[in-house]
Amino acid sequence: MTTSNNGTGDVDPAVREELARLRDSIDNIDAAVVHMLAERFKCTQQVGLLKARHQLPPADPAREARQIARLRALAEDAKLDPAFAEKFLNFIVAEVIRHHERIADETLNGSAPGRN
Ligand SMILES: C=C(O[C@@H]1C=C(C(=O)O)C=C[C@H]1O)C(=O)O
Repeated sequence: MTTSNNGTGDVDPAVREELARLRDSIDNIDAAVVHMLAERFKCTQQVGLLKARHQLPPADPAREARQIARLRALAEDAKLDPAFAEKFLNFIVAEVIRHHERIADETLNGSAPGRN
């Protein structure tokens, strides 16, 4: 294996540059992910209010099943691990449902400061 790390802590400047270039792209992508998630949560907060006002349940497992099937297919096309895509969606949806439960509770009982 070739390496530009000679064990003295010196790294080839060309390697440093390549690493910095790739990390710049990673930072841009991370920023985009944060902005997209913020927009998604703005939408789901609206859904939570709508559900609370009309006494609809916080979670919709049938909708989630359709989203998972769709995202798994998109992930496969994009050469992303579909199991990872599913885990990622489930992680986000769990947080959304927690928000919806809180909105429903606040709508029924009034807001209670200090609670999560
Ligand atoms: C946002 C909704 O509420 C929940 C959250 C979902 C999501 O974050 O995509 C999907 C289904 C529901 O369990 C919805 O019903 O559309």
